[in-house]
Amino acid sequence: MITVESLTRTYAGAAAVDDVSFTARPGRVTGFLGPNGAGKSTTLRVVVGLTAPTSGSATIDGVRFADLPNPGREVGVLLDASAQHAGRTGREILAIAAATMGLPGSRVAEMLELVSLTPAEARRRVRHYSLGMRQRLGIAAALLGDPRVLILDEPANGLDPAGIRWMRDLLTDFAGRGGTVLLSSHLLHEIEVIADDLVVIGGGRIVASGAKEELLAAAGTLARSAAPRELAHALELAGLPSTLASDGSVRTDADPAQVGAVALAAGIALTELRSAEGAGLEDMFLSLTAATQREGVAA
Ligand SMILES: Nc1ncnc2c1ncn2[C@@H]1O[C@H](COP(=O)(O)OP(=O)(O)OP(=O)(O)O)[C@@H](O)[C@H]1O
Repeated sequence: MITVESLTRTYAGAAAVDDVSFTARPGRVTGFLGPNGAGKSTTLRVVVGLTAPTSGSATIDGVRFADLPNPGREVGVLLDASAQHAGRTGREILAIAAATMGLPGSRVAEMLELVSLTPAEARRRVRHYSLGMRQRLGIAAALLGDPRVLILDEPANGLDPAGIRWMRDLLTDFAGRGGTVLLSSHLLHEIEVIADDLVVIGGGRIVASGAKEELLAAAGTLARSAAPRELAHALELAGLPSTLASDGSVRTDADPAQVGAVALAAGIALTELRSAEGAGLEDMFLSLTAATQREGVAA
């Protein structure tokens, strides 16, 4: 289990991560989402000991990453696939990591096969790898020590469609065998398909966390009208706060019957009125992070 408790990290007085707490549990895939600059990478870097927290803590089964005796055997990490030594071959990178962890050399070939890097590709220097090949090599390195926890920043980055599906199956299988997976991604469809739990961060703070099903079910009501601003205003006057998305939809925690009654009383014709359940992760993500979106997609 990964436990992040009251984690704060500031840079020059500004909080990149602000009092963040969540857990990623064994047997579950936890998706970590947020807009650009929300604090995902900073959080993951603190979890794996690359960045020191300003306050708070991050532990893996109660132990700080830096205090794990043989971290690669316990936690597989892929934060930046381009951080590998560009002058080494893929096979060398894995062989060095295997030796450091005290693993037999045979493990290298097993991992290369698992991530579908051919022997010829494994002999090439990493500087000549495509992004997707680097990503596959990074996943091989993360899995090398047969860890029980995986921490991945944008693992699907650069993978082709078949590669994305392969990654999805691999992570689902890993969690199915009792492993803990924490992954960040901007690919909401991927997260929607793969994650059991979600942690959503915006502006350095957690804006939602919990089981995916529950979060998506609690998404409230979605209404559309030719006059969305008037609808949002009428809802506000009725004491029902709402958010207005750039696609013209109005979302509120109130139930559909209340929204319909307000619209009727205000003389506003609705073109759509339904429970937002099933509206999907993208809608939920955009409305939860509206205040911290650069594009102001939801005002
Ligand atoms: N080393 C650093 N020095 C100064 N500021 C930093 C540093 N690292 C991160 N930040 C700032 O912290 C904030 C959070 O950045 P972070 O990389 O954690 O976001 P992110 O959610 O991973 O974003 P993205 O989706 O764009 O990858 C940003 O405002 C960023 O500029």
